[in-house]
Amino acid sequence: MALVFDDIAFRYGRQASGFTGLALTVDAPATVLLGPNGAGKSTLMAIAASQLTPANGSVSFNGARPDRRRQAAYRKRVAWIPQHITPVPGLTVREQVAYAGWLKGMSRGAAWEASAGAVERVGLGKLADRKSHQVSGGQLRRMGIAGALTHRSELILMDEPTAGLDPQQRQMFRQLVAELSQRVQVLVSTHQTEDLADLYHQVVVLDQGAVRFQGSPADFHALAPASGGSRERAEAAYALLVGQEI
Ligand SMILES: Nc1ncnc2c1ncn2[C@@H]1O[C@H](COP(=O)(O)OP(=O)(O)OP(=O)(O)O)[C@@H](O)[C@H]1O
Repeated sequence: MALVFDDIAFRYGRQASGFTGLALTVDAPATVLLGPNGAGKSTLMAIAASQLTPANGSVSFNGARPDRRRQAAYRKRVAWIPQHITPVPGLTVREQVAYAGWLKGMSRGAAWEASAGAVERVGLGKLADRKSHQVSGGQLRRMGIAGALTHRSELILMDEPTAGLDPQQRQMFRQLVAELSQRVQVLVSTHQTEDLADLYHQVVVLDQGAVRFQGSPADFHALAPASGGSRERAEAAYALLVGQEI
């Protein structure tokens, strides 16, 4: 399974920088996208999700492109979990998860049925009947993932899923990503370099709209001097590539 960015050009309005001729293939079960603030991570995720359209070039998932007539089909396969998930007023967690499935074309019954297992898989079983506006930011993001599982996405894009989470919730996310990547492809953007090797098969470093590195966690760590633990080496490698600490 491969997400392919081919010769992408994109900029916001009259912004001076942006993507020019960006080429990237993401084909590992779990890939982490690293980069400093403003590197373009969210923009790249939004292009992959077909929320933004590049001025030039194309994105495809397993050969399928989100052209106008095929956009709905593409979005069924590729789910996007943005940084901020908006609770739908009045809906419970499970109802909002089922609603996500219905929005992607499932029947109400099928979406409701599938939502039960999806809510359990992300660890929200006990909160299934709580109103979605009454759960935390981390729980909302897990609810978003449950929606993607309900309509059986093949690729889940998670934009900074651990931002603002406490260490316990971050750990829960790591477990979730590890489980998910056994069944679906996962692309995660994050500032956290901790234990990349345990979780991800591929590391991509983006800076100023350009790919600075793509390779295995071992190759990434090998960029740094061979001292310290994997976290220190990841931070050193990152600093070498983009000239700053995360
Ligand atoms: N809607 C927008 N309109 C204009 N410029 C934007 C918009 N969104 C982002 N940008 C600019 O585009 C560049 C890339 O932003 P993007 O949000 O993709 O970066 P990022 O790597 O996700 O950053 P962060 O880690 O801070 O979320 C930045 O210079 C940003 O200021």
